[in-house]
Amino acid sequence: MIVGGGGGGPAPLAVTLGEPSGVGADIVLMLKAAKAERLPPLFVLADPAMLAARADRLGLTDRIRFEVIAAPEDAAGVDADALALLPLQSRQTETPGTPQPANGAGTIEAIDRGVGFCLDGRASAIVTGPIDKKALYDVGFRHPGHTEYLAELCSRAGAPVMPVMLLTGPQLSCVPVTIHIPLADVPAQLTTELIVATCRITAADYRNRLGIARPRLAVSGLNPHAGEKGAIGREDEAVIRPAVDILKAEGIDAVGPLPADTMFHPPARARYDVAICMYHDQALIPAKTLAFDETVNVTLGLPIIRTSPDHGTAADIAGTGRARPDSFRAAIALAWKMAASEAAAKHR
Ligand SMILES: NC(=O)C1=CN([C@@H]2O[C@H](COP(=O)(O)OP(=O)(O)OC[C@H]3O[C@@H](n4cnc5c(N)ncnc54)[C@H](O)[C@@H]3O)[C@@H](O)[C@H]2O)C=CC1
Ligand SMILES: NCC(=O)COP(=O)(O)O
Repeated sequence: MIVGGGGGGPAPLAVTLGEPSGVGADIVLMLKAAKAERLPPLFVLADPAMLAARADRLGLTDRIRFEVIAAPEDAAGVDADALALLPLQSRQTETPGTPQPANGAGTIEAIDRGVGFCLDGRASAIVTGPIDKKALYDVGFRHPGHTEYLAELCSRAGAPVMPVMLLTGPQLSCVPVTIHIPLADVPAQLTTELIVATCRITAADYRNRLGIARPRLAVSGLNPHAGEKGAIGREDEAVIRPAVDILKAEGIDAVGPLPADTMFHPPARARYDVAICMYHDQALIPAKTLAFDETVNVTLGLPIIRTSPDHGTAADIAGTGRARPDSFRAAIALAWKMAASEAAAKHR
C-alpha cells in the first residue's frame, strides 16, 4: 500500500500514461480502482475520452470517478477516491495493442507539460508510463527515449544536464553508462570521461536524493573477465580502470573494473549499493531478471525527479486487465518518497 502525504506536503505528482495502445492507462486505472490502495497526491495527464474508453473496456467504469482539473494545484481539492485528470489538448484514440500515429502528439504533450510543471514547482515529480519508442520515431520524435528527452527539455529550460539511467529494485540497483545505442557503437562511445561523469552524478544523487551518504559503486568491465588483463580486449584497462582511479582519488567509493559475469550473485551484490554497467543490457538484464515487477527506472542528473516502471508498453496484453501494476506502483511510491525528502531538505 502506498501511503500518501497530507496537506502542506510536496506538490502532487504528474503522471503520464505513455503509449495509449499500451498498458500505462490500464495500470493507472487498476491502481485507482483498488480501493485499498492509497495513492499519494497525483494527477494524470491524459485525454479523458481515451481514458474513459479504457476504463469501460476493463469493466472499471463503476469503480472509478474522474475529476477533471484545470491546473496541477486543483489536484489538492480532488476527493481521495477520485482520479484527478488534467486534459491534454491533443486527442487520443483507444486502440489497445495497435499504436496510432495520430496519438503521438498527445504522448509527447503529456511529457512536455509534466516536465514543465515539475520545473515550475507545480508538480513535485513526473512518473512516466511506457512509450512505444518506434511509434514515436515514426512520427518524428528524435530522441532515443524518455531519459534523453527529459534531459533535453530540462537543458532547454536551464543549464545543460546529463541524464543517467538508474534501475533500482529490492535486490539490485544498476546504471548503464551508455544507454540507447547499438551494441556495436558501445566501445567507441565508452570513454573514461563518460564513466567518470556518470559515476559522479550517480554518487551525488544517491547522496542528495536517495539517502545514501557514501554509496558504494561497483564498476563493471566491458569484455569477458574484465579483459583478462588486456588479453581479451583493451577497454577494461585503457578506459575503465583510469576512470575508477579518478573516482577513488575524488573520494568516491568505487571499485572495478569487475568481471560482469560474477558481480550479480548475492554475495557480490552485498558489497555495493549500485552497479555501474557499460551498456544497456549489461545493466537491465540482471535488474529485470531479479525483480521485473518491482524495479523502478529513475533518471538521475536532472533538476527534476522522474521515475517510471521498468517495463515497456506490453501491447500484447493492453486492455485485457492482465497487466501487473507492481512496478508502476513502486515508481509512484519512489517518486513520492524522493519528493518528500527533497521538500524536507529544503525546510531544514
Ligand atoms: N520507459 C519506457 O518508456 C519504456 C518503453 N519500452 C517500450 O516498450 C515497447 C515494448 O517493449 P518490450 O521489449 O516488448 O518490453 P515489455 O516490457 O513491453 O514486454 C515484455 C514482456 O513482458 C510483459 N509485460 C511487460 N510489462 C508487464 C506488466 N506490467 N504486467 C504483465 N506483463 C508485462 C509483456 O506482456 C511482454 O510479454 C517498446 O516499444 C519499447 O521501446 C520499453 C521499456 C521502457
Ligand atoms: N529499457 C529501458 C528503457 O527503455 C527506458 O527508456 P526511457 O525511460 O528512457 O524511455
